[in-house]
Amino acid sequence: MRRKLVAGNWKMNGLKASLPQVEAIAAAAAAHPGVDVALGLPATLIAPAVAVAGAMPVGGQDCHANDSGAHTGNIAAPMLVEAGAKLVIVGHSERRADQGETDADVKGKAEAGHRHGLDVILCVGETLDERDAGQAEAVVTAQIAGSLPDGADGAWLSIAYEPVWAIGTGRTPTEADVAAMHGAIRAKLTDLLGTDAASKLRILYGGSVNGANAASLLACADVDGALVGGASLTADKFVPIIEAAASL
Ligand SMILES: O=C(CO)COP(=O)(O)O
Repeated sequence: MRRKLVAGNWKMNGLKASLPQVEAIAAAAAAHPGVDVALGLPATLIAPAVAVAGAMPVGGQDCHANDSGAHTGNIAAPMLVEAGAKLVIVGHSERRADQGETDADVKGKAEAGHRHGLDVILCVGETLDERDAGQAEAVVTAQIAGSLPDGADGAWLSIAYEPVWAIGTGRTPTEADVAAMHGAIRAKLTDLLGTDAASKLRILYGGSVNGANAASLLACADVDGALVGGASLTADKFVPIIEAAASL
């Protein structure tokens, strides 16, 4: 049985003034030991957040495929580890779009994270045009085939299905569409890894998750958690999502 994971992605938000939110979210995580809770934070907040997060893992939102080198402005997995990170998000659609990251880039990043002992959340998702063209499952399964790290055989890896058109828009797919896509992702993972390994990986849903819709999204077949953007920035919005996961 896979434990539910409720992960927050703060994106390019958060100064030290937000540390009390981290502390409050960590307190809620401790109060719900049946659910895994984590936060993907700006790199500058990782170390100060670790100091107030107790047992709740925090991490970064990207890492380079290499451990060091001439890559101005990038961050390497060992740097995240040294700051106290326990996880890293890779392949978010905002980075695929803004930084032009390819599936091969994302694979290298995921492998770097794992090489340094980080849990990895690997994001995939189709655009609205791709969905309207009936290509959603083909696009997402191709992203998985191209970006799945070697050695993807354990609970350290989660796949986050985040339809681009649902991110920050207040729109979500129907429960039937979520279940169908998560089923297609599980089937693809089974093809690539075999039943045993594929059954260990969590598949998260992300895109406009909030306290009101979390329970129904998290109850869909093959949904093992959520990756939450806007509603993870404050405890008053994030804790109800943790509670929804705990209630299932
Ligand atoms: O991109 C997301 C998480 O990675 C989702 O963002 P929102 O929850 O703000 O839609």
